Amino acid sequence: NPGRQWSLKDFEIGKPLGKGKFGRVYLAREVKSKYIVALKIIFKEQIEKYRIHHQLRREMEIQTNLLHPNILRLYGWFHDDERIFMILEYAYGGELYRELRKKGHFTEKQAATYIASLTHALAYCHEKHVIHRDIKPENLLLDHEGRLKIADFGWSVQSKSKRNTMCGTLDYLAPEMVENKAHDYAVDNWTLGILCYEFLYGAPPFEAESQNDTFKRIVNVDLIFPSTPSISSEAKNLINRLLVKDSSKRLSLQKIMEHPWIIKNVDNL
Ligand SMILES: COc1ccc(/C=N/Nc2[nH]nc(C)c2C(=O)Nc2cccc(NC(C)=O)c2)cc1
Repeated sequence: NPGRQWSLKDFEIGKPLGKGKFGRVYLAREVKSKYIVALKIIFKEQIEKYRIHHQLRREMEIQTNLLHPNILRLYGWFHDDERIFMILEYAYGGELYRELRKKGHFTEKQAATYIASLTHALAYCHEKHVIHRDIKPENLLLDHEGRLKIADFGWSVQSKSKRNTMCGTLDYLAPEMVENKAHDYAVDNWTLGILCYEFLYGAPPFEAESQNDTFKRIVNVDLIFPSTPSISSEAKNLINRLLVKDSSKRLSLQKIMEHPWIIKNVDNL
């Protein structure tokens, strides 16, 4: 129950699951209920050093209040003198990224299923006035049934967002973000187009040798569809209608759910 005060003695710590930028994640079990969770441990000195205090606070406030089957739960959190502990849902399958690297690319059915899950989750976020802004394969986890979970709301903002210095890859950022212009919810629609392409081809569409070349390809929407793997025209149509420079002209989340490629490839819609 979210209200109660937790502490380290409530948990048995298991194997390390992996490390993120600012902390490590461990498998853990809540002693009384035997409930399995993922415990993300972040050192306070790292928070000071990277000055991510407000971003972390925002991530926790946002993620605590989001209840959706495709969004990783943040059950609660606690801290001691030197660490902050986030009690997170455990997703057995780990990063979707690893699955994509292992398979090279997904089938159209699998890709459409992930895109539909992401679209549902983003529609939920947007109605809660949350723009994620950093949806990329590393931030997507899979549960034991292979269901997609958006994790890591580190970069998300309550709308009326202000600029953050972006670190890491530009590949998933919309033109208005890389051009440091005002941006809105539609950045997440752009990113859905990037991910759809990457799920089907195995690499994001504007990948280039240098960040500067990626930047140029993004702002020019320099979109090329390789001849292999051969992808349906419906899939290309959806990608073409999301990777649109004018953010007001990108396909809406509602229209994505009604797109022929989604209707054709996703069961139990
Ligand atoms: C290395 O092989 C792995 C296979 C599966 C996992 C499962 N992770 N599941 C999670 N549930 N809730 C959270 C939070 C996590 C999590 O952060 N996982 C995580 C963190 C950092 C790196 C990785 N790496 C991979 C490959 O999944 C996973 C983690 C590692």
